[in-house]
Amino acid sequence: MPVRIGIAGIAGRMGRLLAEEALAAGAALAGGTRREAGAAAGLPAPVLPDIGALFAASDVVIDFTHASAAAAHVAAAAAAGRPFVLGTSGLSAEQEAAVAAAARQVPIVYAANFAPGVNLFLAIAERMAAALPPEQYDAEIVEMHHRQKVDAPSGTAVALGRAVARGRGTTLEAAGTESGRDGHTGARGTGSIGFAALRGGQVVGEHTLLFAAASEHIALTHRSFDRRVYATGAVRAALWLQGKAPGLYDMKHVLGMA
Ligand SMILES: NC(=O)C1=CN([C@@H]2O[C@H](COP(=O)(O)OP(=O)(O)OC[C@H]3O[C@@H](n4cnc5c(N)ncnc54)[C@H](OP(=O)(O)O)[C@@H]3O)[C@@H](O)[C@H]2O)C=CC1
Ligand SMILES: O=C(O)C1=N[C@H](C(=O)O)C[C@H](O)C1
Repeated sequence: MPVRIGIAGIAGRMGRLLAEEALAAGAALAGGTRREAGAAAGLPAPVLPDIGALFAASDVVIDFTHASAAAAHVAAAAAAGRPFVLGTSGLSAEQEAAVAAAARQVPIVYAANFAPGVNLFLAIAERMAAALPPEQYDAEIVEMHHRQKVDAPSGTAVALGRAVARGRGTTLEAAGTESGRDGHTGARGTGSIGFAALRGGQVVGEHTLLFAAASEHIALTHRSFDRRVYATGAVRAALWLQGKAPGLYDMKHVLGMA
């Protein structure tokens, strides 16, 4: 029996690609959700009435929708006892706490970015940060995305910031962040992590991590040219979750990089 994959937000940019990639991976499409149920024109699977109905029809659900839906979606996963893949970005601390709580009952992969290259980038970022003293090397993260993106900084930029903080033996909250600089900002804080977000055109996703010291700069950049790379990774995560124990997993677990 093929694994039945349900897709929350099936009509979205990612939702449509997830449906294609699920079928390409040999899975069955259980259905999808939209904010207004029923409008299924041109979609490869039925639009079910709500997230509960989607979980009831699915072995695993993949969600690339909106942060405001995350808490209800993870609660539905826990209520149904089904695994869940969450790719949505822009979650608040409270919404992330809801994800962690649900992961005590069901297995969840929650990843800021499902591209293999980005997950290698995150591992390298942590090592770079551990090697470069924060008193000398200022960490700045610059990202650019398409004009439709609704959250900033991107989930991947935040994950890079967290990786830098981990490498420095601290947390993003404790290190401090600087974003959206404008006007009389004062001098840059030592050890804080800077974020800058650019929006325009149809850029799929670009992230640069820069360490800037007085006498040298070192930067690492990742560019995605096709958002299908995220869909392939998310479907891989959904299949990987079959039979897993409850817990909060990341793409590094799926890729064997943990
Ligand atoms: N982790 C990763 O690797 C990646 C993450 N993302 C993230 O995935 C998310 C979606 O991106 P993208 O596909 O480009 O966005 P889209 O806006 O194209 O699609 C999102 C879909 O979710 C549905 N939706 C919107 N708001 C809600 C809501 N409040 N409740 C339920 N469903 C909702 C909409 O469905 P409808 O209009 O039919 O109601 C919409 O089609 C973003 O957070 C983005 O950052 C994107 C790419 C990669
Ligand atoms: O909204 C997007 O498009 C993307 N969102 C994710 C993020 O916020 O990091 C991943 C990728 O950059 C594309």
